[in-house]
Amino acid sequence: MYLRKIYTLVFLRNETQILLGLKKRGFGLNKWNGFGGKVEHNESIIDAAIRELREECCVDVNKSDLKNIGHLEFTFEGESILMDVRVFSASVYEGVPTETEEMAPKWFKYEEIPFDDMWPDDRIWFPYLLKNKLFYGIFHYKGYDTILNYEVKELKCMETFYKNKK
Ligand SMILES: COc1nc(N)nc2c1ncn2[C@H]1C[C@H](O)[C@@H](COP(=O)(O)OP(=O)(O)OP(=O)(O)O)O1
Repeated sequence: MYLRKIYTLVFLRNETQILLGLKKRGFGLNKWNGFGGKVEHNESIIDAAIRELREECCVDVNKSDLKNIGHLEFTFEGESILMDVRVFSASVYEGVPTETEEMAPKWFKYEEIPFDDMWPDDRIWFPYLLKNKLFYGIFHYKGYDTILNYEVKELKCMETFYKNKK
């Protein structure tokens, strides 16, 4: 039985590029990723997504401009935590992405995404994001470099997915 912890992960995008941040400390150090973190007590998931984006790259986004595009679950051999990651995308935002103590942001063309310097799972589920398809993925890791098993599938509707999820 796992202890489920909810995280957010936000990607800013435009027609040709996606904003990634190089993690400067903590979990995922030196990897490029979206912006996000733990949902705090008494905080909604969407509020956490907005807060983490602001804290990590100084950009503000409205609730209505954040779209929930995916759901990821990560477990790690020998660990009791299940990371439940809610993935969001936005193309409307305010502010200029700026480096903070936690992240160094950079725009990447879609064909130049640095998968070699990202979490190994990203290569597997990013194709859904890039094709604007909703997705669900579950990954079981050994350490932080090896995926022991996984499943990824396209979803038709996030609301229906969460309604039917146990
Ligand atoms: C294991 O595979 C993962 N792949 C991807 N793409 N993203 C992941 C993976 N595991 C976690 N993440 C995401 C989920 C969150 O957005 C961050 C981790 O959040 P963090 O630990 O940095 O949370 P904070 O609340 O910011 O933590 P501190 O304030 O304690 O630094 O990575």
